[in-house]
Amino acid sequence: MLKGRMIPVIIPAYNEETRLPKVLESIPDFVDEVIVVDDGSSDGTYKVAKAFSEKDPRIKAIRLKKNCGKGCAMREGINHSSGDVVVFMDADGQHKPGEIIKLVEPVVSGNADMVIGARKGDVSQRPIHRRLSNIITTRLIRLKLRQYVYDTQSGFRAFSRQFLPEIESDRYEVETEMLIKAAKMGARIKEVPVSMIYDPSREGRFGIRDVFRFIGALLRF
Ligand SMILES: Nc1nc2c(ncn2[C@@H]2O[C@H](COP(=O)(O)OP(=O)(O)O[C@H]3O[C@H](CO)[C@@H](O)[C@H](O)[C@@H]3O)[C@@H](O)[C@H]2O)c(=O)[nH]1
Repeated sequence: MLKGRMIPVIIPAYNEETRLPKVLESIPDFVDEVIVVDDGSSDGTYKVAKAFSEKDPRIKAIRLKKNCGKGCAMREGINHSSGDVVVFMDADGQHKPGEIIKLVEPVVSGNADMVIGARKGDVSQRPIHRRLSNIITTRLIRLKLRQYVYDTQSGFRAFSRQFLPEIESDRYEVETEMLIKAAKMGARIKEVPVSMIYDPSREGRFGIRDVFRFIGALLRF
């Protein structure tokens, strides 16, 4: 089924030297290209990605001198990628590389243009501002799209290249932007359940300012 389809996976990474190896070790064989965009990390993320690229020719390590944000790094990854089914995955191990196939399959078989890996893990230990902002933005996005999307913020996604929107956002609002733009482009959006490995010892960098960025993205796009 995947024969003749070029499948790149783009991984934006910021300070993930300890978590990235597990992700890169388990990339499935059918993936043609893995682009790790190290975004001005202050730890050894680039070194790790580079070491993997020397062992596995599919892996490319890109280094941005200054931290420019998740959206900005994803844009850079897209510019370096080739292939018709483009996958995005977080670098922190919250997604299972073994589940990439679940995202790719509906696109390859012509049943969807964008596939979201909908996470159903236990997030009760997440800070309240994260949970609240997620509930509010998700509801607003559903209203805007007039479509039910369960996990609007998942960073684990696949796009058919024709429906890959141009990214303008630099930070976490990128997921909202891409979802809204893809819907406007007429993409058939599908969700598939994926597992989520949530590590409460590690809360991301998402802050209150990001909540306002989400709202901005909702109004803008
Ligand atoms: N390149 C780059 N990557 C970044 C940056 N900030 C975060 N990332 C990467 O983006 C992923 C998620 O970032 P976290 O900071 O760990 O956030 P989270 O709360 O665990 O992520 C969830 O919420 C985000 C915001 O909605 C989502 O983007 C993400 O996919 C996930 O759903 C990680 O792989 C992290 O390395 C950055 O400035 N630059």
